[in-house]
Amino acid sequence: MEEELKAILKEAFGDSSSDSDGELPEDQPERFQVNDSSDGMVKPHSIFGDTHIWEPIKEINGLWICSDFLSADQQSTLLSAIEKEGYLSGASHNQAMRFGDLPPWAIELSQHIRENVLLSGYFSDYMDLARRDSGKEKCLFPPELLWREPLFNQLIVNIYQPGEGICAHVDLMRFEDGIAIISLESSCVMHFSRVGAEVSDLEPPAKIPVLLTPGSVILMWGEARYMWKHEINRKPGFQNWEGREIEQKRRTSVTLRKLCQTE
Ligand SMILES: O=C(O)CCC(=O)C(=O)O
Ligand SMILES: [Fe+2]
Repeated sequence: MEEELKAILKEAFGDSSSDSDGELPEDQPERFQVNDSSDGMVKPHSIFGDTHIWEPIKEINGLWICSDFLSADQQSTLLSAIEKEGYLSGASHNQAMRFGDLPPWAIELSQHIRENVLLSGYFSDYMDLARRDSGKEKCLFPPELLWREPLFNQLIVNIYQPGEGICAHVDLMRFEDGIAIISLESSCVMHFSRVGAEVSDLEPPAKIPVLLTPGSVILMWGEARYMWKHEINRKPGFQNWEGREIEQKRRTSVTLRKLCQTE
């Protein structure tokens, strides 16, 4: 596995990240050296000056958010591309699905996700975790998911009017691990609760709130994808962040997933 990763690194970034004796070099190029801060954030040091920051949701392994994933311009471009598709026109349409060949904007979005994960320098991070043989579940996105082809082949666009949300659920098993959700137009709080917590506890299950701002993306894999439910409750009183109730507006989200292969 380590060899395979190094080969990928070499191909993507040239020779500097590989060495001859099978060990990872201690002095990797600066742009790969990340995640040494105590807050656990992954800060890219790209030569292109990228500012994307991936933050882990500490309570939930496999759940990461990049709040500045899309600029304001990119968000409007994406929204108009979605609108142009036409499949969301008409008041009754609040959800559209695509399987297989994704529209160009969704392919671009997938590529943007892959690039951003790569730019985070997560490889050195992953190798570090792998070398210590502990805590791989703490990595941003495992290489076997990041390099699968295609990264995603199913998409859902959801449009929520104020008051509308989505009940607590684990995404269907017909989808592989590794799911991305992009938020557009307005913020909401998504709550995560452990699968089974509702029956095993006398107390109401603890819910971990995550603020999804417009232009953000979350990645869910492993425990976050299989052991936690996610929900958006937009009934009055549930959308609180930092002591304030969020003003509800229309929200659009794009969920990207990969269908399990059926043979
Ligand atoms: O709209 C969202 O942010 C969540 C959508 C979702 O959970 C789903 O489509 O399975
Ligand atoms: Fe979901």
